[in-house]
Amino acid sequence: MPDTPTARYFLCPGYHASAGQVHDVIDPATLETVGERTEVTTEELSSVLIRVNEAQALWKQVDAKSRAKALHDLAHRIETTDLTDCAILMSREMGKPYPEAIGELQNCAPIFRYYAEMARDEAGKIAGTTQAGSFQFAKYEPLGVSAHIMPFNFPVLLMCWTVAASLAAGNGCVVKPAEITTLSTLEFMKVFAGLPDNLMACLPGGAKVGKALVDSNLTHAVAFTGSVTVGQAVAAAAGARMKPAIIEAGGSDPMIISAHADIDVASAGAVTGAFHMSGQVCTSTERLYVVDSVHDRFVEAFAAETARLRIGNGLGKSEIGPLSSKFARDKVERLVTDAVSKGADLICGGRIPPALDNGWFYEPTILTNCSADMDILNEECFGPVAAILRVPDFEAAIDGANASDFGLGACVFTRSLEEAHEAHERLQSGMVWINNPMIDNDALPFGGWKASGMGRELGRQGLDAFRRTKMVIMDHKPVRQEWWYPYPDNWFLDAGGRKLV
Ligand SMILES: NC(=O)c1ccc[n+]([C@@H]2O[C@H](COP(=O)([O-])OP(=O)(O)OC[C@H]3O[C@@H](n4cnc5c(N)ncnc54)[C@H](O)[C@@H]3O)[C@@H](O)[C@H]2O)c1
Ligand SMILES: C[N+](C)(C)CC=O
Repeated sequence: MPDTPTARYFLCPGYHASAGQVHDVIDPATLETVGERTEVTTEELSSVLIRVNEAQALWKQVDAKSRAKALHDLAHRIETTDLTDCAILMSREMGKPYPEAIGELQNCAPIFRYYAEMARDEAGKIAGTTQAGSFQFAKYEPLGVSAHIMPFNFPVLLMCWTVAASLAAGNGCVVKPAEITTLSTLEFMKVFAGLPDNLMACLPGGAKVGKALVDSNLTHAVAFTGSVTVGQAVAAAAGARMKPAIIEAGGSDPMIISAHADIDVASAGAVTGAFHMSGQVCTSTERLYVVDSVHDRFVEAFAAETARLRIGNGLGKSEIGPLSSKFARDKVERLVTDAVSKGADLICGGRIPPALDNGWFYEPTILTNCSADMDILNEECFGPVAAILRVPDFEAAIDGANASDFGLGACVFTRSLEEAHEAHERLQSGMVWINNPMIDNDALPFGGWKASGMGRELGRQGLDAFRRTKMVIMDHKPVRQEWWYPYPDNWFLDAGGRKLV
């Protein structure tokens, strides 16, 4: 068990907060105090941003090969540092089962290696054309300092996704963790200690600090991940300053179970989709459209798979930890109550587990007979609830899946090639999974349509988000420019529109 963490914030190579509001961090499984977190003051925030800008001015001049080496070294530090304390803190702060916290940390190093190589490869490339006597090209330049405003659910991995790309592009980075996961983020920060001094900072705080980072003239790009409402506010504030912003917002992902699905595979996939991390994954399955002919068979298999899940403290033997806060659990309870009051049938769950009423737990819940008028079909639930709708056929399932303001991911279970292609052509979402939900790939763009966000993380687009292009036209020899003036006389008209000559 890590020492009880104390209030501090981190600026490479090690800089601790002198002042600021202090808050208790509460374990959602036990309601015990895990430690304290400090909010940076406005003065500290400005002073840190000045330092990161100064460090970035040097970093952007580092050649691509050396920059790539620094990122590979960082990946090596992640691979060889004992991050057990970080995983334990993550589990205690937000309830994530410990094995999943370890899994999250293990996925961080590869992203630094991926962007180290991509940025190095691109350094030798020129976009554009060359013409005789004139060298015409576009080049990439870093943006400056990027602000990374993070959610609680994958506090370290999602930070690495955008920090790796931003550092590779030549920027400095300032991370603002979610309030709930401040301590695990700070614990992870030690892996950045090998980077140039002050290039990377972590500034804990809440909405006030996040807003200050977006508004500051000392930040030049924003990577936000979080809810739709906050994402809209961040996008508006960044837009008002013409500051590039990636917005990765919430979702309400649909899953379609076709008449051609392998029901055994689909039921296991639905358990992962709906209940992994207690339904607190951005791409959690929330709405299931099940074709009539397989509906009852699927519901039975899905309920049987769900019964295997163990609920409890993330540091014990459990697959289902608590929700992150009372606020989150209250929302889940409200959505389930609303659905049942409008005619949904409770197949399992739908309550606080009686033996675990001293934390923010909620049982994995399956609802059938759901309909579009229920709040759970129209809001992000972000809890362990699967809302099932019976549909006559595959077409109706796609229509239902698309009838949402959200468009993050969508999953389809089918063994029909025709249906698989129809699904990826028609589904209105940034990601489509066929027979395998919630998979991501460092090399492929991640992000949502509609209210679920704008911009992309990962892949080449994830790097482009942190750099700007500059067109350069460079003639070999100085040439006096006379191709347009003075105009020839026969180009002029009189006031009546007649040729003068
Ligand atoms: N699309 C994705 O890739 C993705 C990934 C993970 C989580 N999410 C979404 O994140 C949400 C859960 O995370 P959360 O509860 O931490 O989200 P949240 O929106 O409550 O908070 C996200 C971050 O924004 C900060 N913040 C709050 N108000 C702000 C303001 N006015 N200006 C700037 N920053 C502000 C918070 O302090 C926090 O760091 C869910 O909706 C989930 O779907 C999306
Ligand atoms: C994409 N993923 C699963 C890592 C994080 C979404 O919340």
